[in-house]
Amino acid sequence: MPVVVHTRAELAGARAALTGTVAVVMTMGALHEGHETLLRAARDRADQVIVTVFVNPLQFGPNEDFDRYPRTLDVDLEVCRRAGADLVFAPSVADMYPGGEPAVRVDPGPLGTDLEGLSRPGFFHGVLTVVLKLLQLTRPDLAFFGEKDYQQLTLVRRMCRDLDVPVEVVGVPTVREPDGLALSSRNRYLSAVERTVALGLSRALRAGAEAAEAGRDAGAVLAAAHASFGAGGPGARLDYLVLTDPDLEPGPVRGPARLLVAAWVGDTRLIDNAPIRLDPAH
Ligand SMILES: Nc1ncnc2c1ncn2[C@@H]1O[C@H](COP(=O)(O)OP(=O)(O)OP(=O)(O)O)[C@@H](O)[C@H]1O
Ligand SMILES: CC(C)(CO)[C@@H](O)C(=O)[O-]
Ligand code: BAL
Repeated sequence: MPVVVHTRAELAGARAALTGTVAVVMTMGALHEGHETLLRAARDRADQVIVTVFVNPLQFGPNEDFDRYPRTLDVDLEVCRRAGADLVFAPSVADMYPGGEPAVRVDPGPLGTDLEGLSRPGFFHGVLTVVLKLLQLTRPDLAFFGEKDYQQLTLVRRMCRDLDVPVEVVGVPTVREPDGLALSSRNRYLSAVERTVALGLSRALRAGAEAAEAGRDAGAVLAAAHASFGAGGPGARLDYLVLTDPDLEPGPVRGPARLLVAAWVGDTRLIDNAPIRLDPAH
């Protein structure tokens, strides 16, 4: 079993006892195979693996699901044990924010108010603030993040580069159900009917990728993705479906690109994305 600590004082003691290279995998708990894949990737690269389990209130809007977010620490610890984690840090809100809500937060820059940031104001200020705090507390050599949350991964990389945080950020490809649905803790909110409707996201990405492989231009790729998203009938409300530069930089897209989608399925907001290779001739 990994060592489990709940306070920053306990963490400091347990961290000091770790030797060799250290990796961190940050999570909000409710662990699934996507998280487990991150843990195994970390296990492969580092001598010691720290997992953090913290539902961060700072990144939830007032009408979001902070209260109902699943909290399953006992099951999570079993997943951590199975995947070979060495240390689990599962702090309380009071321990992470002893002075209450922090007045000083990381500014994610212009990308922080686009896409996810447009629908979830303040989201990336909250994410980057807690990620930076957890990096300071765990002092890892490597930090693993899933490509499922592609904008988050991009912004964490950018924060570490722009603020000289001495850590290697490693992205891990999205783990999916056999039918294509990206694993996500929020999938457990879906009813059986909604679970089928949710396939519209990955179907759209697949259609876009196929159109790109067939040599279609960006407009046709997006049109194919839109048509496929809508083909599942009513039940999902599209938030955005965009084709962008792989670093999420503004401007024209050519060659390697990223297709990103977000949609509401009933009361549940889901996101997904996939790499796309456009014919550079377009
Ligand atoms: N399907 C997945 N494949 C790869 N990585 C994933 C997957 N799902 C989550 N992760 C990664 O696990 C880390 C912790 O994510 P988190 O605990 O928020 O899980 P989640 O499933 O994304 O939850 P939510 O449904 O709340 O968005 C993040 O780096 C996230 O990108
Ligand atoms: C990175 C993170 C753990 C910060 O709370 C969260 O946004 C997540 O689980 O992706
Ligand atoms: N999985 C990213 C964190 C969030 O959606 O709140």
